[in-house]
Amino acid sequence: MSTEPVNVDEFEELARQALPRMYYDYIAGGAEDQHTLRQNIQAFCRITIQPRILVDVSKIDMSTTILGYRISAPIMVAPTGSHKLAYHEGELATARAAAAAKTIMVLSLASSYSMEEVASSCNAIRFFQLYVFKRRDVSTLLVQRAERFGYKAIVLTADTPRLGRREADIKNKMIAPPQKNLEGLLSVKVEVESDQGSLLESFVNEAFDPSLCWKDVAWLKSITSLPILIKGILTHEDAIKAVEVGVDGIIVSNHGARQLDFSPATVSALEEIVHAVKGKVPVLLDGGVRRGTDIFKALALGAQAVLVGRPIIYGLAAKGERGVRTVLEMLKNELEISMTLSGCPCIKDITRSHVRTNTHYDKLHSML
Ligand SMILES: Cc1cc2nc3c(=O)[nH]c(=O)nc-3n(C[C@H](O)[C@H](O)[C@H](O)COP(=O)(O)O)c2cc1C
Ligand SMILES: CCCCCCC(=O)C(=O)O
Repeated sequence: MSTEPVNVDEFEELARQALPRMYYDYIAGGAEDQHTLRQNIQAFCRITIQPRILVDVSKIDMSTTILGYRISAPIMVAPTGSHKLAYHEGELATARAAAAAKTIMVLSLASSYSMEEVASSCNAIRFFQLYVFKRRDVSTLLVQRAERFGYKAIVLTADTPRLGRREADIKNKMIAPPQKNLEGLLSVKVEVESDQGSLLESFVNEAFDPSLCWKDVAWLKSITSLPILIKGILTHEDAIKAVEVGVDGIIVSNHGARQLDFSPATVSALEEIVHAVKGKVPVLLDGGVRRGTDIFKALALGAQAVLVGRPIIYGLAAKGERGVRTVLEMLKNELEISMTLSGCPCIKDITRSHVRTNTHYDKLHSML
């Protein structure tokens, strides 16, 4: 019998076995009771797919375009920090795997390798994810470096005025990993009592700017000519504001359920946001995507693409660059089979009528 993993969950198990407990807990964990963490997955399960038959599906085209960049499938790499915790080649390996999969990698500001090292390691299309520090000059420098080194968009993460309460990290006294992009700019060494919990949390709470607000998008636009996507939108109210302030794209995200517990599962929030945005800017989604069918469902509800976070790190921890390649290939293959069996040869063929959401599902249950 083959021991090769056949799905993302099996990669998670391999990663759990491979990683020190503190790192696995940091990567896999969510905030507080981890209600939203479970819901990110379960909300996908409440959606059914309504297949069409007798459609010519002899050729399936999964390719799509995001901000003008052609990618092989609507599956992007979400920004996640500190890939060296999972594998010594860290983001260099991840970026090569993203390039091989012909997709976009969003590099986290908190990457283990610097944005310059990642840029020179491969020709993947790269976006740069930004946190805004109290030291605005530091954030400005980072944006300028990203622009100079060929990053094609800035992803402003807007859901982290402070770090969510991740109880495993508090218990494990999670370290604050070295921040290559901040070398010579900001120190991650924090002054803490010896019995203090998560050191990462202490650093973030000391350095990030909790006064960041909507008017600051104008500031960001004034320091870069790159398109700006805003990450962390969960309501139609904020989606409308994002369009009003002139962002170029929205990422529906609850930060992998690591920030506010009991915030909505992302796929449950998606449709109201898509309606509010009225096609003015692309809407992407991350959170809980583990199967090709999840991707199909998100696209049917109006997302242009999804991003995957933990599955990439699980691939990296289990099998390095090859693991990330395999995870991306698996998700692409699963999406391909979902499209084939649903009668959707191209991405544009996936429509709202190809899914039913929990309303119908709950009605059915009440009849049983
Ligand atoms: C270990 C880890 C580190 C993360 N680091 C960042 C980060 O540096 N910046 C950011 O915007 N989001 C970060 N995220 C959130 C991801 O971008 C993404 O929203 C989330 O992982 C999606 O959910 P998924 O893991 O279920 O795919 C991180 C998530 C994880 C699991
Ligand atoms: C500059 C250090 C920030 C680390 C935060 C990483 C993150 O977003 C996470 O969810 O963990």
